Amino acid sequence: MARHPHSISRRDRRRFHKKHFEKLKELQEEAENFDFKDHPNLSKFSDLPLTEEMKKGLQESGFIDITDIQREAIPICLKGQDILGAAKTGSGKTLAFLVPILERLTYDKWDEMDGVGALIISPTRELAVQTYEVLLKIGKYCSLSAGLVIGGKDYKFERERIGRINILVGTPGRILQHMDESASLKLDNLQMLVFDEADRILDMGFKKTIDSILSELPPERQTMLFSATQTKSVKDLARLSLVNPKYISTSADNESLTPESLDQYYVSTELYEKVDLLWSFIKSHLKSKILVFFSSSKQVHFTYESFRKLRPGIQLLKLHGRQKEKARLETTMAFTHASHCCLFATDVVARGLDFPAVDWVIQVDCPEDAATYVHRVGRSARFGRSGKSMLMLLPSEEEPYLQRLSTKRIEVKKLKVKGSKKKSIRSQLQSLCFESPELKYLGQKAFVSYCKSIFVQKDKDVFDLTKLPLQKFAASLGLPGTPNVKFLKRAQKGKVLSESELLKMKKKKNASRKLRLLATADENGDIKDDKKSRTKYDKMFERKNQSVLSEHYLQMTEDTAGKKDGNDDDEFLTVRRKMSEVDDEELPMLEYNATSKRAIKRATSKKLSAKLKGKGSKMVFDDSGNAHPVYELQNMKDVEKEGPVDQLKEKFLKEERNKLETADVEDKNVAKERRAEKKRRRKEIERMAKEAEEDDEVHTYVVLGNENEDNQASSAEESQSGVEDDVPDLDRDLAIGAKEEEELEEKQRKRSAEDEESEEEEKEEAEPPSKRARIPNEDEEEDDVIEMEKPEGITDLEALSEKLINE
Ligand SMILES: Nc1ncnc2c1ncn2[C@@H]1O[C@H](COP(=O)(O)OP(=O)(O)OP(=O)(O)O)[C@@H](O)[C@H]1O
Repeated sequence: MARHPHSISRRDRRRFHKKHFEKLKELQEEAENFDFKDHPNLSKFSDLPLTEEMKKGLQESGFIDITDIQREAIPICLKGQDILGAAKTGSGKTLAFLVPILERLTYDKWDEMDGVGALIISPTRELAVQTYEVLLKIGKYCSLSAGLVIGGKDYKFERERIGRINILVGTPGRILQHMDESASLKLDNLQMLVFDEADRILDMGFKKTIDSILSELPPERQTMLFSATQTKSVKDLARLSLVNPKYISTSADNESLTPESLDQYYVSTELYEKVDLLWSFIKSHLKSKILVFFSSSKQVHFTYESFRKLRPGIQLLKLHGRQKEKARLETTMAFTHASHCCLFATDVVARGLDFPAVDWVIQVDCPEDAATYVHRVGRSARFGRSGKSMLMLLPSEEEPYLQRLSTKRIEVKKLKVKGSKKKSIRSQLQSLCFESPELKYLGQKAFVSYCKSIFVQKDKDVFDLTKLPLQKFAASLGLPGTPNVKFLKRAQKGKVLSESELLKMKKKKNASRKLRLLATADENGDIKDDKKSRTKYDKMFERKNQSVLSEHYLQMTEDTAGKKDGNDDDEFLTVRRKMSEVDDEELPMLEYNATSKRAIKRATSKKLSAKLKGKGSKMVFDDSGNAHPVYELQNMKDVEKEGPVDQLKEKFLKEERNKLETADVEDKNVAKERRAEKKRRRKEIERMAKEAEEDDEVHTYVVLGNENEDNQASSAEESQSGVEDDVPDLDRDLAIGAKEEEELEEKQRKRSAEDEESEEEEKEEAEPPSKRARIPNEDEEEDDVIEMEKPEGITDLEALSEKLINE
């Protein structure tokens, strides 16, 4: 029987496998004995003992030449040693750990039955996505699967697939959640653990989560730490139980941590001139790609909204941790692909993100330490490209902060801003805040947030709230007065926050609103304190600064007070019936034959018409709401006709008893239903809260390259038999099997339908059904800046969950 040209015999397959494994073994041995010092001319990836699949993946991704950190780190990582890798921003650390991960798992013939072989932990969702994308690109031809866990949008889908992942990339919170809840996640075989931006992950904010993750990982594993500002803290290293870690640093001890191709400047400016300075800078750099850092999301929000209204002539974007997942990823994409654009951001993009060709990094607020400075400016001048940075320093910050930088060998040149280039936008901001209470409110929030960011700093030589000209600063934002800063008195007394207070604040800031609410809920999901009954509307009415109300609120009050009455101010808080809501046809017809003014007056006068109508009869209402005449006494003779009185009495009592019994059963059913409903709501709230927890994460799952060795065997056979080398590509390999593909598609269809639905819901929540206030980008915000638009209280959450349940 003629054999199909593509089919191969079992013997051939075995022979191929044997050959393939022997080759892998040889490569592994070669890698274990490889020392880059013995290869002074090593300049390309192809000079390393890497598998063909790896070399092909790297080449197709455009990675030909090897960078210093890659040359030094890859051979050591391939040997399975623990490593602390430090190299400047943009020098290629990502490949330094991804290449050895793929190679080592390939040597070990890792497959889906082995569980997770490598875990990569990133501090932010954006960085995790970026790392995952590079992994997919270079691992295109490797027989491994990879997964990304950065959010809870499709947690169920994620949980179903996670058992088959070999390389897992994610953020700490989500990884821990899967460790706790996904039974199929196998980590007991873990070979490699990577902390990207290690110093950030190991700092206070992630401490508990990381400790919990570590406690469940096998101790005999390879641990790799990478960052431009590497941790050398003995405490940190002990926590990770590193074994004789190799410290690899590509810069000399006396060398700066910032790239040589970066021109670094600073300007000395008063706090109240910063907004004008930023505006003037943007206006004179309309053909640049600019990344602007602020210390809080509220400042980002205010600056974005106000500058947008002033139309600077360049695309503006904003990115901060309080935006929703989707908005964050969209902004990241938009900024990545833009050539002229200005992104206002917080430190959520300070680390690791590889935006191509950023011309300028502007730091409006002084970063908390030199490490943060290094990472922020490192978003420009990446991989040898040129770039510039500008730091705004207050006169009080100038000397001490420059000193902090110089201890890290960071030199920044002073820039003088030309007077002719300076433009003040104060009066525009003032009129914008006057016209838009919403913007004024954002401005107040931004003001307080900035003050708070200074107050919480430990380094009081640099950051001193009491030295700041707050009144002038408020005026520079267009605010009519200086907002009240609660902690100012504390600062004036020279009090600083203790470590535990700082930790508490960080935790509170990181925890989602839903989780915070849930923390006060009882076992029924009810909030214990009196906030329980306060909805977003209640909160709006309770605001102390009632003069700063949102458009939405104003519209609401307009609606209730009757819109154009001519004396809006007087009517501002008067709740009146909204006449437009009453249908004219529902109004009772006034019956009168009005020909004269007197007749009309008589007909419309309440008193007179009551007189004319005559008296009505008095009625009483029973428990069921039925009206009866006041007295219903029957004539005794009529009663006797119906039968003996005793029997009638008995009959009446029986009927009433029956009624009571029926009512009792109904009541019990209602109570039962309510309990069940409450339970359902609680479960729904818990689920939603969990999804929102720490890193609101999405998941992606994909198989890298060849699904199994049989594929390799057949592709080898095909190439031997002269058939075009049909190397499996990523798309094809996603097709794990026809059935699975169908399942996957079905899931994806469902997911996108759900996403659309939830988007609709968010819209509905954000906008009241009657009149929709136009509040800028409210659908992105979880922030209480626009609190009236979000599900904030348990009441709102319950309403939302009820909606979800009903649908
Ligand atoms: N060998 C290489 N050849 C060509 N380009 C490379 C190479 N290695 C890295 N790159 C590119 O250099 C850029 C920076 O790489 P990467 O993001 O890994 O830097 P990093 O050191 O991790 O920076 P950071 O400290 O900011 O996280 C990326 O655009 C990447 O594609």
